Amino acid sequence: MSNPSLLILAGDGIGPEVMGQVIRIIDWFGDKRSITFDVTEDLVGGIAYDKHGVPLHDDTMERAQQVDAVLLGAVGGPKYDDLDFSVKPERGLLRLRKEMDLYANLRPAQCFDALADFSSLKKEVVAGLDIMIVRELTSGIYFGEPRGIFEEGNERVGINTQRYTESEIDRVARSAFELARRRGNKVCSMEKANVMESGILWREVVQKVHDEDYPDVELSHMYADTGAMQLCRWPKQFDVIVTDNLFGDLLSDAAAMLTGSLGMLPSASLGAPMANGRPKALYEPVHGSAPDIAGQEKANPIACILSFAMALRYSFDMGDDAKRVEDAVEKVLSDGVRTGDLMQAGEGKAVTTVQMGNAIIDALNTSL
Ligand SMILES: NC(=O)c1ccc[n+]([C@@H]2O[C@H](COP(=O)([O-])OP(=O)(O)OC[C@H]3O[C@@H](n4cnc5c(N)ncnc54)[C@H](O)[C@@H]3O)[C@@H](O)[C@H]2O)c1
Ligand SMILES: CC(C)[C@H](C(=O)O)[C@@H](O)C(=O)O
Ligand SMILES: [Mg+2]
Repeated sequence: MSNPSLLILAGDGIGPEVMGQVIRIIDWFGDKRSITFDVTEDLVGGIAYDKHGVPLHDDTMERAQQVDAVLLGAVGGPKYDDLDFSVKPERGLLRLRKEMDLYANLRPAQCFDALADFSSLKKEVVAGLDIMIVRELTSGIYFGEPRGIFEEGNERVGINTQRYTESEIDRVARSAFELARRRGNKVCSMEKANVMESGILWREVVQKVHDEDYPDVELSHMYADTGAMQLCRWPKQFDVIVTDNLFGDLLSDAAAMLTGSLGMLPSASLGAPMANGRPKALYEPVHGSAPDIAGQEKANPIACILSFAMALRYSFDMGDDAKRVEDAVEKVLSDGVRTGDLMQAGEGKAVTTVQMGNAIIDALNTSL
């Protein structure tokens, strides 16, 4: 059988810095575990625009469709803020998600014990937290038509459309219920059925999927604004949260802070199974290109490294090796190794991105 294939799109800002540490871990698997990945690298985002005039070249899109999994760093940055909307770096990422039809975006928020003191919430609120946000990723207001900025009378109007079909809601709900069965067996679905028709349909379809095929899973519904409040008040009440594209974007950034830093949160974006049985898949940290710290060796590579661990688990059925990487991260955090985002001002000395990578590789070595 051929080696598993990976397409690496490191992107912009801190993307290449954090992805550099993932590449070292991929090499570690080849050297120490004789698990070799066929890796190709390509461009996405602003760096692709600089070279090709578009944030994702068609050839790159085609490669992404062919590999077993795509690993992405981050896209965007102030240099590209004034570009035409159609070629902004973020459009490259959105094209990948849409054309690969990666409808289920898994965003786990787990609070490592060693960081429970560091969260902006009280320790007892976050210690032991382990929730999974399933964000619908290929529809909703991000892609709905009509959209645009139009003339209307003597002024302009900006329009985006929230749109969900029953089948789009059905498939992401199934992903959430399947995940819940392998975790705490609870799903909370979040929408705004009190003000949006798309929310009413969302609630109905999730309930129907539940009643017909997942009656054993505990299901609750919550308005998304209440959900945001409850995530801050008592996040441990949740197991799996399933929600739409925009609410999922907001709620997952909020959940990130429960874990201490946006630099900690990985994600997997999964679609339908390919001919080889593996799902279409893209793995990326939840954070962006962090222009404020890019190029300074300060970025925390853990979100990107944990995204690779998700690839091992969800694309390559290597749950034990995924756990090996997660345990290595846990160990370095308990040893007190911290990038700047995991420290209060004036609290000891932060390690660099590469030093954090070194510590994780040392921990991997001791796991053998
Ligand atoms: N998936 C993606 O590629 C993605 C996601 C979000 C934002 N973006 C883009 O990134 C650019 C910057 O956006 P933003 O500033 O709103 O969000 P951001 O996530 O880039 O940064 C928010 C804050 O978190 C910090 N941070 C983020 N990741 C970190 C890490 N790994 N280690 C340490 N600190 C980290 C940053 O320094 C910054 O202070 C924008 O162009 C935005 O569109 C891209
Ligand atoms: C960069 C942007 C397109 C993206 C989104 O809004 O989905 C980001 O915020 C994310 O959370 O992945
Ligand atoms: Mg976001």
